[in-house]
Amino acid sequence: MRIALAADHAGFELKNWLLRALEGSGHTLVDKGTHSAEPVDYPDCAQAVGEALRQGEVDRAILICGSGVGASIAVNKMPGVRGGLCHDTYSAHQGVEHDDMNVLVLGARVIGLALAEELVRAFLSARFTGEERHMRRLSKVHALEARFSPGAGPLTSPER
Ligand SMILES: O=C(CO)[C@H](O)[C@H](O)[C@H](O)COP(=O)(O)O
Repeated sequence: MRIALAADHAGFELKNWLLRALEGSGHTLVDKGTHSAEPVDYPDCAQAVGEALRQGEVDRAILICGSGVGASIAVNKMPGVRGGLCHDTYSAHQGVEHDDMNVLVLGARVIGLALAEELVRAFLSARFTGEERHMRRLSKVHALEARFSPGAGPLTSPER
C-alpha cells in the first residue's frame, strides 16, 4: 500500500521513528512532513494527508500530533477522509474492518514507540470487510457528508 505520514512538531520524532520501523515492510511511504522540531500547526499536517488521500496519491495515512485530538478533528473535516484516534490495537484494526478508517491518528505525547508501531502494523494489516451492516453504516456516514458538505463525493478504498 501507499502510505502518507505527517506529524506536527509534537509528533516529529515518532513519525521519523515509524518511517524507519516500516522500512522493508513492502509499503510505499510518503513523508508529508513536518521535517524539523520547529513548531507547526496540526491542521496543515492534516490537510497534507487529506489531500494525498483525496487525490489518490496514497491509499491510507498516519497522522500524528501531541494528543492526537487536534489532528483527528482537523482531518475529519475533509470529505471521504475517515480518521480515527487509536491508542489500542483492537481499535486500530477494527476501525478499518468495520468503519473503513483510512487515517490512523496517534498522540505522540500519550503513547510510546513500541505501542505506536504495533498500532500501525494492526492498522496496515486490516482490511474493510464490506459486510452489509458496515456498508449500510458507511453509506449513512457518506449521507451525512453529502448533507453537510454538498458536492463532496465519497472516497472509497481502492483495495475494497
Ligand atoms: O496535541 C495537540 C492537540 O490535539 C496538537 O496537535 C499539538 O500537538 C499541540 O497542541 C502542540 O502543543 P505545543 O504546546 O504547541 O507544543
